[in-house]
Amino acid sequence: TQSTRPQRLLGAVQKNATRGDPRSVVRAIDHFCRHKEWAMNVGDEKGCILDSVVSEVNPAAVLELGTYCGYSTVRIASLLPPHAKLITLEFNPDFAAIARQVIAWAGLEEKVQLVEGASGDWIPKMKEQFGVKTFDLVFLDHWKDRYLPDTKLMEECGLLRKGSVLLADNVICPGTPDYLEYVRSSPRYTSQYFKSHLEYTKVEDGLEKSVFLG
Ligand SMILES: Cn1cnc(CNC(=O)c2cc(-c3ccc(F)cc3)cc(O)c2O)c1
Ligand SMILES: [Mg+2]
Repeated sequence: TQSTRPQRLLGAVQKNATRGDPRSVVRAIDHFCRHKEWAMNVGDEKGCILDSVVSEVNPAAVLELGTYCGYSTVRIASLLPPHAKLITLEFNPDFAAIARQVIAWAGLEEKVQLVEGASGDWIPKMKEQFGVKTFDLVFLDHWKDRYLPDTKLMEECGLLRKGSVLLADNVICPGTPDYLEYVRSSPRYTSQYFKSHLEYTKVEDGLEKSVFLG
């Protein structure tokens, strides 16, 4: 039977990356997506911006919305201080199954909790289920029409504190116009746009970094 793109991406990791070496996993995925098959990972160009924001925030608690194959999960988790935790939500069980294996290949299982299901269902349960107080960093990379409702939900559930950083992928392509309008016009956020390109292409895209002001 035919393999799926995520399965072929995992195969490229297992063939070309070194177990326990997150940077070699990132490199293997980027090579596969640039030279074999495009896939919707944040990619190497926007990934460097992601890395710099993670390093600057030095978060103890991270939430990622949209795991896909675990590329950004591995990028973020490889930069976390000891005892820091990353919770990543993925709706699609097939993507989640691949992501678990990519995260394991990188040797980052201890730092990552992958949760399968809808963000709208899980966000209200974060505190009771995972003992989370607030998130220091949230990486939004799931369905683009969920960025705004899920941000409002995180506010309502008290998951953001003064200084929490939201970093959103794809604010230009595919685009998240309602989310951008909200974080750029709301007095409760200070927002900054990092111009870049859609992963592995010359098409414009970018990341929006928004600091919650409480
Ligand atoms: C099915 N599904 C499960 N998770 C998701 C959420 N992610 C996206 O939709 C997504 C899409 C694109 C993209 C796709 C086609 C195109 F022509 C241009 C851009 C890029 C990204 O970086 C993304 O994160 C979708
Ligand atoms: Mg994306």
